[in-house]
Amino acid sequence: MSSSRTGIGRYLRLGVNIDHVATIRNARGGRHPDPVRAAHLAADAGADGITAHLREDRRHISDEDIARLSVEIDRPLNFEMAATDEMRAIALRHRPHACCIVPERREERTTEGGLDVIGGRRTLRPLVQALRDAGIRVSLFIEPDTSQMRAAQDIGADVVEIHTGRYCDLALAGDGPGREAELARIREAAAFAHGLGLEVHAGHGLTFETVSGVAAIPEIVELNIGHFLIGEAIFSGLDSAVRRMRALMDAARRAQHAAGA
Ligand SMILES: CC(=O)[C@@H](O)[C@H](O)COP(=O)(O)O
Ligand SMILES: NCC(=O)COP(=O)(O)O
Repeated sequence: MSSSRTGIGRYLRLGVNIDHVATIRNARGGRHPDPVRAAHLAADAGADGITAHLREDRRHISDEDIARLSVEIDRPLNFEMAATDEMRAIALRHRPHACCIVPERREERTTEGGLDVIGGRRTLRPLVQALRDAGIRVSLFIEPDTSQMRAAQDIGADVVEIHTGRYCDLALAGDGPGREAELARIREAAAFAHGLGLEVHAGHGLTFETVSGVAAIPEIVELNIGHFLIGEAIFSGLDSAVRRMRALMDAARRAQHAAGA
């Protein structure tokens, strides 16, 4: 990924998370639909990167998926993982472009909150260092919380990915004031993280309806979006869903740039 795409500016990268292609595949235990084929389609439709979350319980993405994605796609792979020795070994074996460290609870349906960097500092610091020493960019998936941002910088992370789940849930619930308050929190956290020298990403739960508010935040340089896109793909195809999301992101960024000009 060129460095010109890491600073504040017009371009906002789209990482497509293909976890839930594997969810459908695993429903029958076969090899169709193939997440790697989805990654190629997403890249052809405008995805700048591919995100895949190898969960400890392997409920969707498998070890074989990660191995294939590591060699078969021509886009940066963002490997989402829990902070465990097993995942550290897998990351060091495949050396993806980036690792995004996310919290995991076996019984959760999806990621429920951000990583507690402050509480997990002792475990996270050596993991971050080991991944960075292997040439892997390290991202921490955290709430829009300035104290967590500061802790992320302190332990040497390159990137923070702001959890947009609460914002999306509030939007889904029709809580306009709550949604706007959370978006303001995300906006402030992004500016704060950028001020610390961290690269700022965002993701979780984003849809066609909620993406523009986050895409308009100039300090955010990458959005990771998956579940909604795979759902939309059932109705309109993955190519169309990715192209529409890309267009909404670009329109929001153009409007923000024009307003800030
Ligand atoms: C960290 C995050 O928000 C997602 O990328 C994560 O992959 C969600 O977990 P599932 O994909 O299992 O829903
Ligand atoms: N880190 C967020 C991600 O990769 C995709 O999250 P979602 O769009 O599947 O909720």
